[in-house]
Amino acid sequence: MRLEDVWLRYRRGGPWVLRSVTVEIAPGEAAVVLGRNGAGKSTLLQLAAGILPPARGRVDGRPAVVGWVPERFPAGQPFTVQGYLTAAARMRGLSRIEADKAVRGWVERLGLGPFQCVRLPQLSKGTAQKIGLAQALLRPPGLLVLDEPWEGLDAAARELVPEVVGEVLAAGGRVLVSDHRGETARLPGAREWTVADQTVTERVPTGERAMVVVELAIPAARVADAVHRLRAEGHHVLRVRGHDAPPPVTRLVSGAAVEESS
Ligand SMILES: Nc1ncnc2c1ncn2[C@@H]1O[C@H](COP(=O)(O)OP(=O)(O)OP(=O)(O)O)[C@@H](O)[C@H]1O
Repeated sequence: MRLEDVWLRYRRGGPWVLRSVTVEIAPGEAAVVLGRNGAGKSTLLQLAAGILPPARGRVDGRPAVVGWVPERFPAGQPFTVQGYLTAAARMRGLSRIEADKAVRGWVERLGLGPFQCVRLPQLSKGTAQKIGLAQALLRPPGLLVLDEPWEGLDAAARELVPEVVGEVLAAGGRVLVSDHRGETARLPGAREWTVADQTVTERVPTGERAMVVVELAIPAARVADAVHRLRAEGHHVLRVRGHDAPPPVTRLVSGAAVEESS
């Protein structure tokens, strides 16, 4: 996917927020968008996600399924958690059965079970943020765009963000994530785009930052501890599978081995 000489301003005759931005992201790649407050990170993400159209330039190769996680989930809607997520899944083209399955899966994974019948305006900020994350993942996205996803999430849910990003990448998706709190260590191997002076510059990854996948066999009883320690050291645990599961397909993306879900 490529943003080609993209310009954006919020009103005709107003100041340019982004000028002549050209960036590209390939399947299986993540980019962290850095920059000071007000630099234009959210604007860039919304352009990439297709929420804002460019005033000039174009966006090529945007995947059909885009998951957009806004900085603040708009919780002022009169639906229950279950009703909202099911409607969101149906709007994304899932059948009734697929929608129920996807909603059940994300409700369970994000610990939203107790809130299924609660209406969105009654949710705490952190729980509302989880709904924002869940709705973006109901259909596996070819592009997942997360605007400051760590804001407002509790510790357990914050752990989930890099896990989910790893899964989207392993399935060949692209991920863009903005960050002004220095959480980038949680996404090793991600490209770095810095927004400043109305444009975007990329720090080219060095060989040291290139990613490889290492397969480990760990006694089942010690898996939770090992995963916890690996994550604490900044490693990216893509997934855990049982010894009788078929081995994953591995392919090369930009020189790094990436597992594909079979
Ligand atoms: N809807 C809007 N209408 C007019 N101006 C806007 C709008 N949204 C953002 N801006 C302006 O565009 C510029 C970039 O804003 P943006 O939200 O993209 O920055 P950001 O880097 O994401 O900031 P933050 O880290 O505070 O979220 C700012 O000057 C902001 O005031």
